Amino acid sequence: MKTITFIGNGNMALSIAKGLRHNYKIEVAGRDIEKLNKFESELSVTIEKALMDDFNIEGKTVMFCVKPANVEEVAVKLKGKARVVYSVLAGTKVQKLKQHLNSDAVVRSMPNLAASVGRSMTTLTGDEAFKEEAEELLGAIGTTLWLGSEKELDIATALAGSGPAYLCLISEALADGAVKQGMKRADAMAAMRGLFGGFGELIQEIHPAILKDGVMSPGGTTAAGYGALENGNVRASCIDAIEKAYKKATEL
Ligand SMILES: NC(=O)C1=CN([C@@H]2O[C@H](COP(=O)(O)OP(=O)(O)OC[C@H]3O[C@@H](n4cnc5c(N)ncnc54)[C@H](OP(=O)(O)O)[C@@H]3O)[C@@H](O)[C@H]2O)C=CC1
Ligand SMILES: O=C(O)[C@@H]1CCC=N1
Repeated sequence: MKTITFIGNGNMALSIAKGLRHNYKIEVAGRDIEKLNKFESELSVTIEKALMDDFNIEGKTVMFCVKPANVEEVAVKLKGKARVVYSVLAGTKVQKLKQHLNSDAVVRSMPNLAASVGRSMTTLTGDEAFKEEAEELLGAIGTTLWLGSEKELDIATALAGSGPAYLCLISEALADGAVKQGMKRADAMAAMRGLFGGFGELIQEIHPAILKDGVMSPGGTTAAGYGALENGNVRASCIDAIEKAYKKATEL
């Protein structure tokens, strides 16, 4: 069994490790042994645990899972040259990763929150020689899409990486609206969850404009509600959200 070495033991590392645990040996380097023990018990398989100080990555396949602001601080603790580094860090460029981490190759990946249920939409870019391996590894937590440039990965970060938070805002607001009209909170939440469950399947097959036309009856409820969303500039706000999040990715 091949070993995958995680640097960082946070949420994203745990989600990816859960996808890989039955087909790979898992090694994790962190800065707190208690957190490493917790990681192991949540993973329910035996893992190699190590503290980061002086941790040797020589020849290893590394899954780099710390925050973008901690690259330098973590990198100076590591020694040796990795075979390949897979980074999940938002916005952090291949050039910066190569500058601080000693590795023969670097692949950037951008998973999303649904990694925790094995349904991540993960975009990838970087060293083409590792495309197949990257798709196999990150494929363990959902769907992958290889992109041709870091610019596109940063845009995809704004869309699919941050996207769950935007959909949370919309889902919570829609349920709040139903409560405002007199629906019980628990019923409003159940109806909202059912909506997203069915919609999640439909949108895989059908263009959103066609779906919308299929829902909207002349002079009906959907047209009334949809008009309110247009008056609230929801479409422009979504386009603006992607612009702002992409810009932030270029600044991290
Ligand atoms: N959350 C999400 O939806 C997504 C996140 N990402 C990316 O994943 C990466 C990790 O995010 P996530 O797992 O959510 O974050 P977490 O906060 O859960 O995990 C961050 C990890 O980094 C470690 N760490 C932080 N600072 C240091 C330091 N100075 N020295 C050593 N270790 C450090 C933390 O250690 P400790 O536990 O000891 O604090 C922890 O193990 C980020 O770069 C983010 O951009 C990408 C896509 C989606
Ligand atoms: O908000 C962030 O910066 C990270 C990247 C995508 C999702 N979370």
